[in-house]
Amino acid sequence: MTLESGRFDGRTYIVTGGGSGIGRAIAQALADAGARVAVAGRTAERLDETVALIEKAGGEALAVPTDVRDPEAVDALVSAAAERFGRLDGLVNNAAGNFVVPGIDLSPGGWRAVVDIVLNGSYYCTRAVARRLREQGTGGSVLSVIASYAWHGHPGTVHSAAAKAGVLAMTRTLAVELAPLGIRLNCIAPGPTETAGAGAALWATQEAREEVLATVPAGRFADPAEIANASLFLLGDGASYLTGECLTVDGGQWLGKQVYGRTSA
Ligand SMILES: CCCCCCCCC/C=C/C(=O)SCCNC(=O)CCNC(=O)[C@H](O)C(C)(C)COP(=O)(O)OP(=O)(O)OC[C@H]1O[C@@H](n2cnc3c(N)ncnc32)[C@H](O)[C@@H]1OP(=O)(O)O
Ligand SMILES: NC(=O)C1=CN([C@@H]2O[C@H](COP(=O)(O)OP(=O)(O)OC[C@H]3O[C@@H](n4cnc5c(N)ncnc54)[C@H](OP(=O)(O)O)[C@@H]3O)[C@@H](O)[C@H]2O)C=CC1
Repeated sequence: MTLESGRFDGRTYIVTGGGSGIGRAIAQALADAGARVAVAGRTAERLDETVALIEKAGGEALAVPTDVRDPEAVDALVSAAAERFGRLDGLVNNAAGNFVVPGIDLSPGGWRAVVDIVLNGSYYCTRAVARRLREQGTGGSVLSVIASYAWHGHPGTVHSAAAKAGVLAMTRTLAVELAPLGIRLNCIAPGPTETAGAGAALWATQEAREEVLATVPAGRFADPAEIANASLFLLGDGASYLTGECLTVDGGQWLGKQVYGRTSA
């Protein structure tokens, strides 16, 4: 699949959760397209691995260990990226936490952990980057990684579904507020994607994996590179008039959920 995303030469992006899975794939794709990338997450070693992969491929990257639940740490992340690379052009809100639990049994601490990472973290990062872009007077773009259960819900993931729905509402609200500054905000909703993090959190057994797979009309999990490719389209100049939207990249998963769970005729 190739979408028109343009080059990103000389631009700088922050990718949260850039030390693994989809975030790493987006960071690598941005760097391959010429961008400088600051990757943020809690685990320094994973971020360092992403930086090493990017540098090995001839790109430029910076690891900034950050917990997105801490607004001061987020402000420091934005300053560190802008200081190292001279400017900022955008953000990918990709950091997340998830686990499957019946909503009725979820503890307040479990609810808070996921909502703090996904919704509050995305807000802190978006606010800090938008302020920097306003200061620069340059415009830019923000992409948030959500999931289709933001609008259809999903048993076992009330914390994540509610938080992702919040991120979608935040995106639509700020897309209008920030359009006059030339700042675009969009979401991407990947379907089941082959990553170690999601595998451990959501389909840890072969049985659970097969159950998920049976819901995907395309008959396979996504490769993180497929999500990264579509992400670059949304971040780049090919999407210059596109804001407040969500692009679903899920092999037909959410449309295909019909009576009897059939995914084919
Ligand atoms: C099916 C869909 C297909 C659908 C498939 C398609 C759609 C998929 C969409 C989305 C996919 C993803 O997001 S995949 C992303 C997956 N990646 C990750 O989850 C990586 C990061 N995860 C984490 O860091 C952790 O899992 C997480 C718990 C969220 C945060 O870690 P912390 O160290 O901050 O938190 P902890 O101190 O361990 O725990 C905080 C509280 O959460 C509770 N808690 C922790 N794990 C728990 C668990 N398994 N069950 C109950 N409760 C739990 C603890 O008891 C604490 O509550 P108290 O005891 O009350 O204090
Ligand atoms: N894989 C899938 O099937 C799907 C994934 N998604 C979304 O895609 C995104 C990436 O998920 P995926 O790559 O699969 O999973 P990963 O577990 O690999 O990615 C989650 C990342 O978030 C980071 N993170 C977690 N908590 C924090 C925190 N408090 N502060 C900073 N970083 C944090 C983790 O790093 P660390 O632990 O080191 O902090 C990790 O790098 C998420 O938003 C997820 O909800 C959406 C739909 C489907």
